Amino acid sequence: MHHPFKVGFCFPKFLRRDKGESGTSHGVSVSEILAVRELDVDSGTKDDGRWQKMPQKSTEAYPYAFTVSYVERAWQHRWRCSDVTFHCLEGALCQQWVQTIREQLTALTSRPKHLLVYINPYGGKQQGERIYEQKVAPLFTLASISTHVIVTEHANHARDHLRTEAELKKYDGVVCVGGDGMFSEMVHGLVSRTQRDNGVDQNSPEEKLVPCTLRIGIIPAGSTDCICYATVGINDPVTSALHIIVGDAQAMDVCSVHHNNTFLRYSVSLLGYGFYGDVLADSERKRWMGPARYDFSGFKTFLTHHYYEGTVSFLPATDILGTPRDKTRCRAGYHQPLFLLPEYKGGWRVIRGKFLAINAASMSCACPRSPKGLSPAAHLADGTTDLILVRKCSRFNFLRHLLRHTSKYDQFDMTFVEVHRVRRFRFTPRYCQSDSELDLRENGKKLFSQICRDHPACSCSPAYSSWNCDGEILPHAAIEVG
Ligand SMILES: CCCCCCCCCCCCC/C=C/[C@@H](O)[C@H](COP(=O)(O)O)NC(=O)CCCCC
Ligand SMILES: Nc1ncnc2c1ncn2[C@@H]1O[C@H](COP(=O)(O)OP(=O)(O)O)[C@@H](O)[C@H]1O
Ligand SMILES: [Ca+2]
Repeated sequence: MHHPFKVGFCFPKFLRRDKGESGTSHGVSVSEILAVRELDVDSGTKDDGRWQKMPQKSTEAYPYAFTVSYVERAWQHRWRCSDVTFHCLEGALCQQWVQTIREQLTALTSRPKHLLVYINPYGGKQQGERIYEQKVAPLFTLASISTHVIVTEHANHARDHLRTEAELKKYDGVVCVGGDGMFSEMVHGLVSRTQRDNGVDQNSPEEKLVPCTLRIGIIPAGSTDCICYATVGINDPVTSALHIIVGDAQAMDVCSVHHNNTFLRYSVSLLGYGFYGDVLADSERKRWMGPARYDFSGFKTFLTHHYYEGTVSFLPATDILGTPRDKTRCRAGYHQPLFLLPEYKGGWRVIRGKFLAINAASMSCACPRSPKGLSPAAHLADGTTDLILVRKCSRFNFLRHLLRHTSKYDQFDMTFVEVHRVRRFRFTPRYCQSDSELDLRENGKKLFSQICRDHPACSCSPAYSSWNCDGEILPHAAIEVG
């Protein structure tokens, strides 16, 4: 009894036996094979030492076998590792198949062979090390990927190591085990090093960044994991590990944030002032709560209902097709191509007002709390960011707006919300922030400005919020982003 099994090509002389089934046909492309190993049928062991139970009849009739591990697409963007074992009569044929598959795998040049892994043991539910050891490391071993693992000892350990010490030539990629803050650390390390090596002055807002050549893989082990969710479609460590093994890659936009011609930070997902800045600032003081801190601080910030006055100036992205109101979604493997229009036209636009939130989403910012994200149609690598302005409105209306992030209804279709796809933007708070005020805020003190003391009717809205920059606090209110 022979059963065909396609692995980009066919296995004509083999009996397939996985989970006791036989007689089904199955197709797997070579690009989704993780590993192949020969089985020692007589001794009942595989070459990796694991036991395999085979029906007596099959082992007698088909004494040679090998196992192929491959990516199985499960539900909701989830990937799993599956095994299928083939038996045949001739040892030479069996070996030929194993060798051919190995050769095909070696020819896949986009796959990493050596990885540098950083684990944040402090993020999320503090499970980074366990997640890596139990769910990710065995898959890397299976795929013959060698790793150098560093468990970080303090904040910015990974950033500084990547920027100055790491011997990057030895690796095909770096892996981040943590949340958005950890990913941001690694982006800072790699992007800064690349700019330094290429003589780019980070302090100049006009300078174009030189792209990094090394890829960063994300194993989600944080609190929101929005960068992972928005690129992969799910925050699942096994799925992420499998994407890394098969060499998937997705470019993403990196914005630089400046204040008075001084570089502050890079951002790849959310820059949020007002609501998301305040949620983050409050939640950092409640880290002991774990990821639930965001629910607590989100509710508290919603009740405080602070608005902030200022001016937003932006350069609309008029030279692309597509708008933030499109119905398309953009993730790895689902990238809507954008076409540059021949002519660039349009100048800076200026909007003044009182805002509950100013959000700039360089990707959808989808996460388990909001599977469609802050800006569902934002593209991952088109050089633009979606600027969402939520003007002062009633608590009830703001709640309606927030809740729409969790349903099929359009969160932008509200009179107090506007959204623009932009290339650059600036925010200037109405009241200037002095250096001493900035120092105070950097030390974590909440500042109620002069204006509140002078105008009791303002219900003591503080004059400044802070920016939430990929989950890290930026105390400067006035920023320039490009
Ligand atoms: C009252 C109903 C509220 C429903 C709100 C739903 C809106 C949720 C949109 C969430 C957007 C999240 C954007 C992601 C930001 C992350 O970068 C950041 C840090 O992530 P991590 O380092 O993994 O912790 N997370 C946040 O800023 C948390 C925002 C939570 C807001 C409730
Ligand atoms: N070993 C460490 N000890 C303390 N903080 C760390 C360590 N490693 C990284 N960090 C910092 O932890 C913060 C939170 O990390 P992150 O991975 O974003 O988790 P979370 O999603 O829970 O916020 C980041 O600011 C990062 O710089
Ligand atoms: Ca974080």
